[in-house]
Amino acid sequence: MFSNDISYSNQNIFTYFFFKQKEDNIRCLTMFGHFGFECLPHQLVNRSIQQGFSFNLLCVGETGIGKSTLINTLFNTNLKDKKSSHFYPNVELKIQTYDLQESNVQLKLTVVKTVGYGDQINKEASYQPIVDYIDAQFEAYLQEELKIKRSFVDYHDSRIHVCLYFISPTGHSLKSLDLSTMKSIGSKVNIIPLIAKADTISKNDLQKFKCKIMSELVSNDIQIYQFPTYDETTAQVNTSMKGHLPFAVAGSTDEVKVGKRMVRGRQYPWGVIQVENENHCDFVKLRDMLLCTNMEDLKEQTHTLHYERYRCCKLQRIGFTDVGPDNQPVSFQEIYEVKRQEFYDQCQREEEVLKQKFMQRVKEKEITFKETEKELQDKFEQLKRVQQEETIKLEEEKRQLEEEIINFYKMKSGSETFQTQGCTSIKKDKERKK
Ligand SMILES: Nc1nc2c(ncn2[C@@H]2O[C@H](COP(=O)(O)OP(=O)(O)OP(=O)(O)O)[C@@H](O)[C@H]2O)c(=O)[nH]1
Repeated sequence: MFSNDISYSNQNIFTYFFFKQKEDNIRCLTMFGHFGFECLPHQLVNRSIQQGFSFNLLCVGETGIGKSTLINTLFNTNLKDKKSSHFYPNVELKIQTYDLQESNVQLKLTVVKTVGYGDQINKEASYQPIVDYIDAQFEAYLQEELKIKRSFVDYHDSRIHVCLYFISPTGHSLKSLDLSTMKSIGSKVNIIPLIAKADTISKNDLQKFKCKIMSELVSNDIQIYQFPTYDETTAQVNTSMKGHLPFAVAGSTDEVKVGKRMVRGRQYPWGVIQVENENHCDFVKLRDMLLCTNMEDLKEQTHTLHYERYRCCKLQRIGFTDVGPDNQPVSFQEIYEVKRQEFYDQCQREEEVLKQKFMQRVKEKEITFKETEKELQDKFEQLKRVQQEETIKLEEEKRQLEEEIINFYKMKSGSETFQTQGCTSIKKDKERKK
């Protein structure tokens, strides 16, 4: 194996072989750079730069609290975004993905922002859309993992790597909405709490407010992101940063003149708040922690801690387990067979229940039909009786009418005979008188 510490005389020998190999058209090693497996980190760096990076950021905070301004300040850009209204009936999420580039590093940044957060009268379920969104991204990743043909190369992993939680600079305490939301999402995402618009609160009040927030987080058992201390290169800075939480940030993309320099800041009648001045706010601390020091850890924690928890719960809920009741390992095949049998049994049971229900309904219908049939039959019989009675009555009336007609004709012929006899006698009387 070659070493980089090569003495000058050795170098001459190598230079000779270098030109000799070139003459013989043999591939030759250069004297500069690295040899052997010490090159591994460079391979990783090169590959990462080629592939680019992705980072998914969730901003939770009230409308107009400064979410977009802070993101623009963090990434030194102007991500176009419309202002939200205060009249949304429910909390919603706005998702936007941007392709950013800094020197030769490409970053696919996804920003998920709450819309209408804190604007409703009833804020009880305000956290639910946020929880649902985080879970949906875990579920999408799990589904991709469970596929037979997985394509993680072009899969856009949308799991949230960090949640910047914007606390209103009230100087008082956390609101119940802050507590309920952070409690619900603390076990699903890396939360970094921020005091927004920190330029609107005095230095003394800010310090007291920070202490109050931290004690409230602890007493309410709320998990926030712990800066890692296992890596000795970052342990010291991460440990010292813990003491500054929650970061009090101010955002601005405006350039303001301070002395002879142009700085990013907010101009007030009494002076300038310099966003990147550590004496003015914690913006630089946040940027260092988020982008320079812990971005990879945030992604790792998302995968190994939060996603793993989701995956574990989900698979257990479906019925998968690593060990059986006897504490012996169970194979995937066994679980599958058991589940298949359970499913088959359940189908049989449900089929049986359905059959019973069907039979019951058929019986009920039969009874109803029979009852209806009997009712119809009775009705028919009754109508038949009525009709017979009517017929008899009509027959009787007909008979009576015929009798009356006969009598009438009899009477008519009698009266005609009488009339003829009367006329004859009158004629005879007249003739006799003559
Ligand atoms: N004083 C002060 N004002 C700020 C700060 N950051 C943003 N603002 C102002 O607050 C207003 C709202 O800022 P945005 O960044 O649009 O807030 P947002 O939370 O993204 O707003 P929506 O997306 O509409 O919910 C703007 O007028 C900003 O100039 C800050 O750090 N300090």
